[in-house]
This record gives sequence, C-alpha cells and structure tokens, in this order.
Amino acid sequence: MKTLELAVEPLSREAFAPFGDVIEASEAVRHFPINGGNTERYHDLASIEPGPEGRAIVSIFRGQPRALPFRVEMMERHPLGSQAFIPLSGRPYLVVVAPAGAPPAATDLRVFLARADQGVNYRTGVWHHPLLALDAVCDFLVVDRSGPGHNCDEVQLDAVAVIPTVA
Ligand SMILES: NC(=O)N[C@@H](O)C(=O)O
Ligand code: NI
Repeated sequence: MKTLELAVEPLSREAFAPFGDVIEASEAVRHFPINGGNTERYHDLASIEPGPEGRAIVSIFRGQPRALPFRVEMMERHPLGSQAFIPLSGRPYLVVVAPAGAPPAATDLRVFLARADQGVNYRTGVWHHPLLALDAVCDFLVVDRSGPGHNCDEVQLDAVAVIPTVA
C-alpha cells in the first residue's frame, strides 16, 4: 500500500478551529478573577455536545505510549457527540484529525503536536485517530457522550500516513 509522510504542526486554537476547540489557559480567551482574586477563570473553552438523548460523561483514559514513526492506517468519528481530551500526566501528545463529512483520504489528515497544557475537543463527527500518547503511560481526562445509538464509525485509509519522529 502507498505510504506518505505527514507534517507535524504545533497545536493552536486557530489551526485547530476547523476541527474543534483547544482547551488551554491562553491569554487569547476570556478570563477573569474569581474567589476574591485568588483564582483566574479561563471561561467556556470548549463546546461539549452530548447529542440527541445523550449525557456528557467524564472518564480517564490511560494511554500506552505510541512508538514513532507511527503508521496511521485508520480514523474514527463520533457522529452523535463531541469528545474532549485533557492531558493529566504532564507530557505532550499527538492529535490526528480530518474534517467531518466524507471518510478522509490520507492526504486530508492534519497532525498536531499538543503541549502538556493543551487539551482538545473534537467537534461532533470530526474524524480523528484514537489517543496517541507519547514517551510514557499517560492519563487523559475525557469528556464525551453516553447515550443510545451508534457513536463510533471507523474507516481504513486509502494509504498509510506516517507520523515521523518528532523532536
Ligand atoms: N473508543 C474510545 O472511547 N476512544 C476513542 O474514541 C478515542 O478517540 O481515543
Ligand atoms: Ni474518539
């Protein structure tokens, strides 16, 4: 099968906007002091979409590290709800996405390197690769949907998309 190498981009709110939200305490988001000034609230960072008859739930995913270079051969989507990952283990991780809609070709994929202080929220239906932890076993807080209906579609890619070793 054909292979292609993917470029790895730094994760930013702007670059990730077609796919969902970046969850980070950035000066670019609305923030304000609470608790008498003891605490700063970085407000309303992600749109959690529990979908029809759904309920937003909080889980922890404990991911085994992926070896690089990594061969992306499949993608998935959640057609009924959003899915957010917030890193808990102080390490960077990889995010692979493609726009919602028709199943992606390997050339449609975008790869982002997320810092340990950045979470992501995949908008409903956005294609993504399952969790890609790096370097060590890492925990992630996950906010996604529980409810009736089929909420995970998987597709095999038309080519193998290789994520190179990142610095
Ligand atoms: N299957 C599952 O809950 N995990 C995936 O959705 C994922 O994006 O990691
Ligand atoms: Ni998922």
